[in-house]
Amino acid sequence: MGKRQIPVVVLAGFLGSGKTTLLNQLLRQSGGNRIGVVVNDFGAIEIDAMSVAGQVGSTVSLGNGCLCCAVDGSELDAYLEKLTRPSVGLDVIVIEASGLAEPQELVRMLLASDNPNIVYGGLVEVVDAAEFDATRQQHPEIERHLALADLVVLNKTDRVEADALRRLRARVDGFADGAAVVESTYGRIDPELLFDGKPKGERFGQLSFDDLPDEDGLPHEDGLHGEHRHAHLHAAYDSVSFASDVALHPRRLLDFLDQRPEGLYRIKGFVDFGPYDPRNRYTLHAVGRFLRFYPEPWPRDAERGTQLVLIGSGVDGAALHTALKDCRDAASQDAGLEEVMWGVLRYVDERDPEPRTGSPEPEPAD
Ligand SMILES: Nc1nc2c(ncn2[C@@H]2O[C@H](COP(=O)(O)OP(=O)(O)OP(=O)(O)O)[C@@H](O)[C@H]2O)c(=O)[nH]1
Repeated sequence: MGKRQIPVVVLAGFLGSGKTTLLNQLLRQSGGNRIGVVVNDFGAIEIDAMSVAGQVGSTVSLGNGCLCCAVDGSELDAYLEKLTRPSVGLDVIVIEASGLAEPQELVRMLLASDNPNIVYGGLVEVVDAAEFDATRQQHPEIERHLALADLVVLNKTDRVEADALRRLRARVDGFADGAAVVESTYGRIDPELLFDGKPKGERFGQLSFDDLPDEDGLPHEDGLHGEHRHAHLHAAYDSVSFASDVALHPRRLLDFLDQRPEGLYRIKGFVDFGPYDPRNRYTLHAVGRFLRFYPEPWPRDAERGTQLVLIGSGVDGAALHTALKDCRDAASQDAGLEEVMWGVLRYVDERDPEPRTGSPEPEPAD
């Protein structure tokens, strides 16, 4: 089996926007996910909620015995190294970026990190809806932060009248430049926006095309942890599951990804490119505008196939599903053409040590 990479999410937002509230909310709603949290000021984080959510306090000791520790950039790699040890078993790591000059510095450090166990999980910017104009006056850089964000949480919507909220939302959408925007009160967003959830096998079962609805039918929505969801979260986003036993054509998939709609915040899963690279499966992580493929040799007993989950707000699930179906390539007319994979390989991390197309077969293991 290849290694499992843990998404590292950067949580940013100006003073008092609701970052701590959101973190506490996530910890309470973790649904069995083990969350590592790195914050600057741990006084406000509910340690009880954290140990219930992750039970990590006893597993890794960082100075004060829990995961919330002050960090600066130079400490980050050391913390990540400890947090990503397999024995800790985290599903996601959230780093609160306040106190650091600019969230993009942290994002850059994460993207540059040579820790093979992490994958950048996106920049989440929390915005205080009631204070937006005041914040903008004091901190014009909020516009830049919004433009960089992969997910914007427009928080404290309870403090703004409906009409004003609509207008504000339109402006924030504009600044966010295509990133998904979700509205919240007290940081209540769906944890699924940040977490990868259960191991893939458990989540998907053995879905095949036969299990999926017809062209005209509705896609599977909310199929992952439906019972755990709260009614108020449903409106905020849609999720679409896609599975195929037929390999996908690399170029068609790339075209689909290049044109993915605004608001499609997250894509995760793995892709079978069939004859274009029979050895490897390609784990796919898209967060906002961030996109990476991580090739790894197919596990020996794994069934070949593609399994993807797409999450977004205000997206047309049925259209996405149809577009993915159109990426299937039963005839494989371009099979053997090496350049067909080039587009995909542009999104493979150079530091990734795993074998790719053309690399030698991994040693057979007994
Ligand atoms: N009315 C209202 N208050 C909220 C909401 N979310 C958070 N708050 C309150 O806003 C205050 C600030 O929230 P925090 O979560 O501490 O904000 P923060 O971004 O962590 O703040 P700093 O750590 O100071 O940057 C707290 O009193 C929260 O209870 C909301 O949706 N509505």
